[in-house]
Amino acid sequence: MAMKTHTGDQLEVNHKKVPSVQEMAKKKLVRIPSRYVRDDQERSVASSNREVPVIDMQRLINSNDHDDSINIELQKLHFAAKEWGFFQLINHGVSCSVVEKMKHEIQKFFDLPLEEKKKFEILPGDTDGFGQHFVVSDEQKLDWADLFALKTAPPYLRRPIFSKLSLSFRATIEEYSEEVKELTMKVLKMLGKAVGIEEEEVKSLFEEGMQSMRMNYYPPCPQPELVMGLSPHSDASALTILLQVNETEGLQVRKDGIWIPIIPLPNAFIVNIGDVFEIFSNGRYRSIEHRSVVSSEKERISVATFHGPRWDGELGPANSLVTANGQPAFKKIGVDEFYEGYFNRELVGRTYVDTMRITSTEDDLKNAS
Ligand SMILES: O=C(O)CCC(=O)C(=O)O
Ligand SMILES: [Fe+2]
Repeated sequence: MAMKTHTGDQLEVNHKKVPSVQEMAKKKLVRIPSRYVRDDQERSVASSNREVPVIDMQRLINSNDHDDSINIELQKLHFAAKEWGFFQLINHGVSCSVVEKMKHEIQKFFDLPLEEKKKFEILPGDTDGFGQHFVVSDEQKLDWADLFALKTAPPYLRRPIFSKLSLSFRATIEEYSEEVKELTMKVLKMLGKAVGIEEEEVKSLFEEGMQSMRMNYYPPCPQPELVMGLSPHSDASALTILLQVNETEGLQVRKDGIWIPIIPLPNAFIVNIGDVFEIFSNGRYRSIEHRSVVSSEKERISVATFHGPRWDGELGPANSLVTANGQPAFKKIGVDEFYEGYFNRELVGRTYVDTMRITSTEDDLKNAS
């Protein structure tokens, strides 16, 4: 069945017209348009109660202060990063009031009429703004979601869209951005410590690192079992801090080939290792595939805060690891080049990080020279 959409409901992404899914969902369709039907997706999920590890930030910091030789929480973090690439972080120290304000402002933004949100539409060649990402052809399947993406730090990376936001939204994003950045740096240093990377090296690549946010809005869908809220992917960040904005669940991570739903703990963040940290850790820590599914009744909202390396940096396995462990498993690449490659493709699992891998043939050539 061909979908008839009023052109006013269309968003422009990379010179292509795509509908606002939120507006489409309001039309109470009986059958969803074929561009959203994902018969390529494995639907079964783990029935056992396997759960991602839970890390207590307070314990991690306290035991670090005492410099315990057997730091239990650090060992838990190492296990989580190596085996899962995902964990829930409790006692994270980001103030409750900022988190609540952020939730409120995001909900308010998506509740705006479409004409208002269109003022923030993503411009061609950009990734900041309201719309969708990773649309590269008129034929590809689309996700059942709209998003609002912003580069938040360092401030020179902010796009003009940022200053068009309401004062209260801007102030809240700034507060949240700062607190989350502080937390992210603490976690990155701990991960470095757990895997054997010197703190100075972590600081020099990430202290001035890029932070961006992706607010995801997944409307209810009359046929949720046919669509994907967000296609399976790994994040291009070093570390992602995900906040579940409302009650509806939907995040799943792929562990040993099986999709496992994540049930967010109250007042926790869901944290994951991204491609950049997989490369930086020389493959010791893994950036794991995840996706989100949608509900038939309720909307779902989340916000992912991505922390990456500095824009003018060079990305590759940490020197402290390569000198201690031998061969680098990934190439070195300019950070700008790495991100340009990421956004100019369809979102398909972990394939991007694998293009950075040094293959055995390249290895042989290097050894021979
Ligand atoms: O909505 C979610 O739970 C996942 C979001 C996500 O993976 C992302 O924005 O990269
Ligand atoms: Fe993600």
